[in-house]
Amino acid sequence: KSDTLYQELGAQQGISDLMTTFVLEIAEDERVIHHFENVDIDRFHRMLSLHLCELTGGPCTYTGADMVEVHRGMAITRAEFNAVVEDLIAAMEAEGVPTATQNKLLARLAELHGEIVAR
Ligand code: HEM
Repeated sequence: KSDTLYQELGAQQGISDLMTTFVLEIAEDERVIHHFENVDIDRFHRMLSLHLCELTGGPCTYTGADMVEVHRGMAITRAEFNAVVEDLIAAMEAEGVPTATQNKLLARLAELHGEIVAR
C-alpha cells in the first residue's frame, strides 16, 4: 500500500502534532464536546494517531477499538460528524497541511461515515 499520504502529513511526528491540534479544536467545540466528557485524552490522542497512521499507509498497526464498536451508542448525528470534520480542517490549516493533502485525507475519512454516524 502506498504511504504517500502518510508522508505528506509529515509521517509520525506530523500526524501526532496534527492530532494534538485536532483534540484541542474538539475541546473548544460546543457542538460535540458533550460526547468527550469522560474520555481518556491521552489514549484518545494515541489511538487517533495510530488509526490515522494506518489509514494513510504508514508503518503502524492500529490496536484500538473497531470504529463501529467504539462509536456505538453515541448516536452521533450527521451534523456532529460534519462538526468534527470542520475541527479537523481547522487543525490541518493550523498545521499548514496543503489543501490537496487535506482533501485526500477528508475523502478517506468520509468513507468511514457509515461506521460512525447514528450507531
Ligand atoms: C471519521 C471520523 C472519526 C474517526 C476516524 C474516529 C476515530 C476514533 C478513534 C480511532 C477512536 C479511539 C478508539 C479507542 O480508544 O480504542 C475514537 C474514539 C472516540 N470517538 Fe471517534 N472518530 C470519528 C468521529 C467521531 C465523531 C463525529 C464523534 C462525536 C461527535 C466521535 C466521538 C468519539 C469518542 C467520544 C471517542 C472516545 C471513546 C472512549 O474512549 O470511550 N468520533 N474515535
